[in-house]
Amino acid sequence: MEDEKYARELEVAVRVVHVACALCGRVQERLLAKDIVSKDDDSPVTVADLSVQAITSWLLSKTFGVQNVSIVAEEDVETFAKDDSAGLLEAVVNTVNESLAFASVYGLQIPEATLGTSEVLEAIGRCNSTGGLSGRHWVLDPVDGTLGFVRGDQYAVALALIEDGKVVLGVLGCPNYPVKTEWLNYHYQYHQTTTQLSPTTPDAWGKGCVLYAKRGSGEAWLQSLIPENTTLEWPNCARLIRVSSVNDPALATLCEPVERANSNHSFTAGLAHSVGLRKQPLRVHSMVKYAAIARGDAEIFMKFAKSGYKEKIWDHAAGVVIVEEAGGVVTDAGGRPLDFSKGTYLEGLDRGIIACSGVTLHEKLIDAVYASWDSSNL
Ligand SMILES: Nc1ncnc2c1ncn2[C@@H]1O[C@H](COP(=O)(O)OS(=O)(=O)O)[C@@H](OP(=O)(O)O)[C@H]1O
Ligand SMILES: [Mg+2]
Repeated sequence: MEDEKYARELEVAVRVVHVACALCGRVQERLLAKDIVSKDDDSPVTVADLSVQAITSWLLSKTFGVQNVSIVAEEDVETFAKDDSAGLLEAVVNTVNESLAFASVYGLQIPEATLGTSEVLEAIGRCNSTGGLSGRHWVLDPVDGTLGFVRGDQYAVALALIEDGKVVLGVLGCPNYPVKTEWLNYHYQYHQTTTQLSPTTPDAWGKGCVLYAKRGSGEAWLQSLIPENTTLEWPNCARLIRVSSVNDPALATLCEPVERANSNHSFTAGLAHSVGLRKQPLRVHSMVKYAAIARGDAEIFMKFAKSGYKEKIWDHAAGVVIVEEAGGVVTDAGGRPLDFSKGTYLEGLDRGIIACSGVTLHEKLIDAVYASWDSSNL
C-alpha cells in the first residue's frame, strides 16, 4: 500500500524531532560560553548540536535496529579533541541522558540505564555515512543555523530520509517559529522579557513548530511543539499547510541567509529588483526559510554561496521535500532539481538555490539569473 509506505519512519522521525526540539530549547535557555566551541572551519558547534546528533542516532538505532540505520549528519567526534572543548563531552553526556529520560513522553523508547561516555561517542560517531545513489539513508542537521541558535534567534532541527538518491521524508523542527503568527523576527531576549512580564500560559507553547511531509503525498503538515510532560499524540492535531498564492512580485516576500558570507546579498538584491520585488528581504537563519515558504509566510528563498562552496545535503533535504509537497518549487539557479544522490554534497549544483511558492515567480527569477549572471562577477 503506497499510503503506508514510510508511515512508521515518518512517525518515528517526527517524534525524534520533538525530543530534539525540547533538548535544544532547554540548552538555549542556559547556554554558556563553555558550551560553544569552534570547528576547523571556524563555525561554532554547541552542546545542542552534538547532543541532538547523539539522541537521534540512539533513538533511530533502537527503533529500527542498528544494522538497518545509516545516517549522514553534520557533526563529528573529532570536535571533542579540540583544545577549547574541555567539559564539552561531559555536558553532552549529561544533556543526552536528561533528554532521553523524557523520550517516553514522545512515545519513544528510553534507555534501560544511563548512557556512558563511550555509548554517547559511539552514537555520534555512527552517523558517518556518506549517503549516495543506493539504499536508505537518514540525513540529519542536528542544529541548522547554529549561529542563530547561539544568538537566541531562529534555528532548525532537520531530519530527512533518502531512498535511492531521492528525499522521501522531511521533518523540520523550528523551536522559535511560532505556530500562530508570522513572526519570523523572533528574538530570545525579547521572548524572555515578555514571558517575565506575562507568565507562560499553555498557549505560549505555540512558540515553536514541527513541519513534515512525505514525498508524493501532496501534503505538508504543521504541529505545535508540545509542553514538557504532555504526551505527544500522533498525529497531534497536525494541520495542513500550503504555500502562498501570491504571484505578484510586488507583493512577494524574499527570505535569505543572515550572513553575507553565506549568500551574496547584493546579487539577490539585483535579482529582486529586476523581477519587481518591492519589500525588504527577510534575513532569517537556518532552514526556517524553507519553513516560511511552506507555511505561506514568504514566497521566495534564494541562496548564492561563494563560488567553490559546496552545499551539503543536510542543509536542504528536509526543507526541499516539505516545500515541494506544500505546493512550492525548488531548483538550482539553472532551473534543475537538486541532486541528493551524490553523497554528502549537492554535486553539480548550478550557481545557487531558488525556492518559490509557485512557478510564476520561480520562472521570473530563473530568467533574471540568466540575464544578469555574466555581468555579476560571481
Ligand atoms: N561559506 C558558506 N557559504 C554558504 N553556506 C555556508 C557557508 N559556510 C557554512 N554554510 C552553511 O550554511 C548554513 C547556514 O545557513 P543559513 O542560511 O542559516 O545562514 S545564515 O546564518 O542565515 O547566514 C550552515 O549550517 P549550520 O552549520 O548547520 O549552521 C552551513 O552548513
Ligand atoms: Mg546546517
